[in-house]
Amino acid sequence: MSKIIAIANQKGGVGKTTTSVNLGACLATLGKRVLLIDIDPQGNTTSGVGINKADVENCIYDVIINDVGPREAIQSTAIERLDILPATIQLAGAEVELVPAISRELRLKNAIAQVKQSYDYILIDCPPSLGILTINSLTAADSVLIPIQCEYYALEGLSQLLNTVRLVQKHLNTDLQIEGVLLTMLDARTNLGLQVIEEVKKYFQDKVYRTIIPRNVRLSEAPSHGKAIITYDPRSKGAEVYLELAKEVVSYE
Ligand SMILES: Nc1ncnc2c1ncn2[C@@H]1O[C@H](COP(=O)(O)OP(=O)(O)OP(=O)(O)O)[C@@H](O)[C@H]1O
Repeated sequence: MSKIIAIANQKGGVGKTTTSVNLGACLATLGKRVLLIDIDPQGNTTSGVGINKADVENCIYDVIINDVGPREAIQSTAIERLDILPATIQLAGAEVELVPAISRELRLKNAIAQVKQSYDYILIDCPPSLGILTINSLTAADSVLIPIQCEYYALEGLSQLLNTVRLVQKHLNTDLQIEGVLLTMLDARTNLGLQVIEEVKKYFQDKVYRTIIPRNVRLSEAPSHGKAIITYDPRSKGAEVYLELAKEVVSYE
C-alpha cells in the first residue's frame, strides 16, 4: 500500500525541498518506488532532480487545472525507482484560478488516485504558504511531515500550520495524521540548536524524528548540479543523515 506524505511548513527556507528530494532519493535507494510531486511554483524539487523546467511539457498545473492525466506529466529521474511530477512557474497562477473552481480542494487527491498503486511513497513538496495548493496537498495526503529549522523563532507560525491541519482534518480529510517533525540545518557549534531541539521536543514529543539534519554544505551544493545528495556525494554527512531518515520513515510502516 502506498503512503502519501505532504512535506509542509508555510515558513520559507526550512528545508522542505531539500527533504523532499533527498528523502525521496534515499527511499528509492532502499528499494521503494517513489513519486515526488512538486506543487511549489518555484519548481526547486523539479530542478533538484535534474529536470530542466524549460523542457517540461506537462506539469502539475496541467494536471490540476487542465485535467491532463498525471501519467502524461510524470517523468523518471536519473535515480532508479524515483519519479517526479514536475512544477513550473505556470503553477503560480493556480492559486487564483482554483478559487472559483468546483471541488477545488480535491484536485490533487483525484489526480493521485490514478497513479497511487504504482508507488510505495508519494512525497508532496508544498509551497511556503497555507493557500489552496497546500490545502490540496493536505487533503490528498495520509500524513504531514513538518521540517523545522534549528533557528531563532523555530516554532513561530507553527500554530497556524497546525490549525490548518485541524481544519483539513475536520472538513476534508479526517484521516490526516502528523507523520513526524524533522529538525533541520542544525549547527552543532552553537547552543542555540540544542535549545531549539529541546523546545521542539517539548512541544511535539514523540513525533520528533530521532534523525536530525545538520548543516552540510554538500546538501546546499547538490541542487545546482541537479542531483540528490546520495548521487552528488554519497560519502557526505548529508547523504548519511538522509539515508538514516529514510530508514526511520520506513521503520514506521
Ligand atoms: N541541511 C542543510 N545544510 C545546508 N544547507 C541546507 C540544508 N537544508 C537546506 N539547505 C539550503 O537552505 C536553503 C533552503 O532550503 P530548502 O529550499 O530546502 O527550503 P524550503 O523550505 O523548501 O524553501 P521554500 O520555502 O522557499 O520552498 C537552500 O538553499 C538549501 O540548499
